[in-house]
Amino acid sequence: MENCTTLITTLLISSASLVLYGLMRVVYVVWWRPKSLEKQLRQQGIQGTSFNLLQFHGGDMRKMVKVSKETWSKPMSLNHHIAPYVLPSFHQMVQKIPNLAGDVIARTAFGSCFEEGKMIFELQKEQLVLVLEAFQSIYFPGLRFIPTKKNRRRYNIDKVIRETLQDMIRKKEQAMQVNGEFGNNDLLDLLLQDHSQLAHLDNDCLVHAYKLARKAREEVLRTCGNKVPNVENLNSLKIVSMILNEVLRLYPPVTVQQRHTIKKTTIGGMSIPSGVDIWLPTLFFHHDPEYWGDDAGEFKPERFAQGVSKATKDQQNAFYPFGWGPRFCLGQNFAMIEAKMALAMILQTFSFELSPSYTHSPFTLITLQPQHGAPIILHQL
Ligand code: HEM
Repeated sequence: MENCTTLITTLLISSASLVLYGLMRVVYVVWWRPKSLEKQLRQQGIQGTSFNLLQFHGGDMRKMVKVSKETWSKPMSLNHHIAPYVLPSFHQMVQKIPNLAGDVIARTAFGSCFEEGKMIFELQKEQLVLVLEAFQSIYFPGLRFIPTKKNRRRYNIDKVIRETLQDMIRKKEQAMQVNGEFGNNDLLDLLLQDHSQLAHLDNDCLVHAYKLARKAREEVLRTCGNKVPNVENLNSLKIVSMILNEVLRLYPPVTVQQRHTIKKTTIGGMSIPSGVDIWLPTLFFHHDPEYWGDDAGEFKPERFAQGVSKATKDQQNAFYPFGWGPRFCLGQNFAMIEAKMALAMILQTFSFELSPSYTHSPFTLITLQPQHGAPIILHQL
């Protein structure tokens, strides 16, 4: 009997300790930690909306999403001053061509498994919308484990993508064991990147390059005639590269790049505590007259005539569409070759103009893209 009482008491004490620990963890994560970060940042003059427990993980983000939606509901006038339109909160404080980009990546990355690759891209697109919806709704810890219809769909998409990729890798490994070599020379072992970035590039490229199309076409025809361009040809297409760089400056697919401090870090004399998200608004740097001059908002590929390093005033590093430092984009060369190849081959065959039905409404769905597409009228040469 005594043993039984001791056992029950031990169990009760253990359970109570567990519950207490759990409660303390929740209080630490949802209140103490954000409040302490806020205090440390405020002490160094960084202002902002106060942390509010009821809007945990959603406060400023929700406001930003609301302001963005309101702004994007109307098109802007046809000019390149897109920063306040695309990132309005910062300022206050698919059609055929996208498929082309997806197809090119699917074929290059997956080679023999092209159909599976395409299916993965389609699922990624659907997942993107579902993830954004989740991002915009009120967040409660653990909510994502409740089997609602959307949570189940998100989970299933993730599972299908993982299984398909694992299956493709398994098949490839088996083929390698049998043949002793890579059969298709594809990029299956490269990390997959959302192809919408390239879709964006193709679209905007076409929209904004048409003024220089004649010069660029002369260059393409001079360099490769009517043949399919090879890597050497692509490397010597100077005007085409200048156009693509200017498009990437005015319309960087990744408008904001992020870093997260995992330990106390000093930047520019400011001490940033561990656990802080830092947003680098690429779009703003790319449009800032302080670096680019008074014509920062104009489409002027000539500014890249002497290369990227000489394009800015005082040769400052204000151009980083593919990121910077050890985590810069692994797909940079691939993306540029694909874009050059697509543009060069279009220039060889067509002249083009922007359709009168185009409305200028660049917006971000993870990457920057034309909200209502970019219809182009092609004329066979
Ligand atoms: C126009 C097209 C593209 C743009 C503008 C772009 C831009 C970026 C940016 C800004 C980053 C973050 C860099 C940083 O945090 O410093 C990044 C990372 C990355 N990109 Fe791209 N990207 C493009 C296409 C691609 C393609 C086609 C691939 C793959 C084939 C790719 C693979 C990657 C990978 C693997 C990373 C992560 C690198 C790391 O964290 O170490 N990207 N990209």
